[in-house]
Amino acid sequence: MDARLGFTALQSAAGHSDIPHPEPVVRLRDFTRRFGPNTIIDGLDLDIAPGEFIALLGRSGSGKTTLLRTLAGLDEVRGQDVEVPDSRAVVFQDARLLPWKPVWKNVALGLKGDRVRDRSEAALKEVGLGHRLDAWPLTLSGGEAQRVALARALVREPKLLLLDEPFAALDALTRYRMHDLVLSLWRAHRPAVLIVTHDVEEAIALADRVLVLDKGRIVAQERITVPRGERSAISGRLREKLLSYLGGEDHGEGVVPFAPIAEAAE
Ligand SMILES: Nc1ncnc2c1ncn2[C@@H]1O[C@H](COP(=O)(O)OP(=O)(O)OP(=O)(O)O)[C@@H](O)[C@H]1O
Repeated sequence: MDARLGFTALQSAAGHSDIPHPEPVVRLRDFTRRFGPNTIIDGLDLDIAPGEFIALLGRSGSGKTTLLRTLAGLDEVRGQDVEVPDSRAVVFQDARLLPWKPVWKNVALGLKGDRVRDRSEAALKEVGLGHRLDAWPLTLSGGEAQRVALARALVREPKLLLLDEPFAALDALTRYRMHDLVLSLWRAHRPAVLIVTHDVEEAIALADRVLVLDKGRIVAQERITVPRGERSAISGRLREKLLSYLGGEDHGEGVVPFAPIAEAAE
């Protein structure tokens, strides 16, 4: 543990079972996913607390998308100990908008009731697109399209928001703006969030807890308690540490299979 830097390895926090924990919104126990002879997710345990913001880092092929698809209910989990909320939404790297429907109808897709247009409009205003309600998706920039995808996810008030490399295709400036937007939406709605990313800086900027996945196992976790506005001060050291885990070293005994859930940091 390095208190000065404000982050702790979870193994140091794991013993304090007298602290009451809220019911997790996600709970996986010994979750394994195989494709043919290949074990892609290998006996994974994971709890996600309500409102917690988790970043999932891992090299290509480590199983990140497979795990996200499981949490999204898009993959086979029969016979496995997997609990996820019904109320969940996913944003992918490409916004996946229907080009023949105007923006507000993309957000409203699948909503029921008489206030559908109002709800869609409110969500689009929240992501800064109140002026593009009737625009066609193909006229949007990449950043705008991802804003629509976020509005479409949030209008459903999900308990679990899954983000699969949502900003990877955006330029750096737009990406930073999207980080601010995601954090403000998260503060306003408080879903639990799991973001899959290759970008260590993104993980540090956004998350309460960073998980590193390697060959289908969580090989490291860091809880970040430093307020988000002050994270540039810690990002150098923490980046090096997370990169060392991504480098595929054998971490032996320090590895913690799952973390006790805890209150999310502001
Ligand atoms: N439907 C499938 N059938 C067979 N193999 C699969 C299937 N889906 C994923 N895999 C394999 O599982 C492994 C992990 O894939 P996954 O997409 O979860 O990795 P990832 O960490 O998200 O990678 P990336 O960062 O490149 O997206 C890969 O070797 C992939 O080929």
